[in-house]
Amino acid sequence: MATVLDDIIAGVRVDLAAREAATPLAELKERAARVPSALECVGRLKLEDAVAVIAEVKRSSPSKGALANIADPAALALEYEHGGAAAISVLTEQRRFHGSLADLDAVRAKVDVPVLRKDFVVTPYQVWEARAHGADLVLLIVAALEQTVLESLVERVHSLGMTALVEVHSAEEVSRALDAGARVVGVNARDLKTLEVDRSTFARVAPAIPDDVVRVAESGVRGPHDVVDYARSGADVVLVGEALVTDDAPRDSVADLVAAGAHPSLRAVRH
Ligand SMILES: O=P(O)(O)OC[C@@H](O)[C@@H](O)c1c[nH]c2ccccc12
Repeated sequence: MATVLDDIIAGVRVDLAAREAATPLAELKERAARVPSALECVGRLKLEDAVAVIAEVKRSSPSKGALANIADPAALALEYEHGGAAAISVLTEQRRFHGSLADLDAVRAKVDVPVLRKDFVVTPYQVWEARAHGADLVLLIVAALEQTVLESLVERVHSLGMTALVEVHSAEEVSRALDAGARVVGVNARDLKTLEVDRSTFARVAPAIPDDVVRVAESGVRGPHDVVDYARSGADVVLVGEALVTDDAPRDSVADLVAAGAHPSLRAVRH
């Protein structure tokens, strides 16, 4: 039976074909050569004594439907940055998340921290798009990719100076991510095949991720206590969407998450 992930990717491929017809790869490559180089991300995400927060711009999701209008994604991203976000995630998928590459452009133009292209990347064309639109990080979802394809996409992301955030849901997928050369691994608490959130996924899967790899806990963060829980289970980074886009004071809320992740009581766990 087709999963939610299969359905999303089928739509992504249709939209991708239209963009490929409109913008030849050669043109993307020219644009990629003109934009500033990608920022180094690993050092900014693996902090000595704190959890880094990646704050996400997301209008809608397949699990929750409409979350927030976000008329000005760049303004929201700037609030996140001022609140202390280490990086900004921008959903660019159109059908289910109501994002776009224009959102990525707008955010890139406004913030100084690294920007993640969050989409369902299945071809090198999308990696070139990410770079041409100024992304520093690119999400790659293990469950959506055959191993040889995953390997070549990680290689392409890194060869363009960007960093792959390789998303997993299990210890087996961690091995695949590491085999493919991932330096940053995200454990998504939301299973993209069923859309169910299980916050214990991170604690279960994180021990399979070596110390020199950045460990990202994705999804399900409601507030500071979830950051503390993820940190106690070994998270270097938390990626937060819904709680921030539905908040009327996103800057303060990011600051609260950052403060929770920098609490001295977590130091013993991290060393
Ligand atoms: O809104 P949340 O529960 O804070 O989750 C954010 C992020 O982890 C989630 O948007 C996400 C994680 N992996 C993805 C892959 C595709 C689309 C979306 C996602």
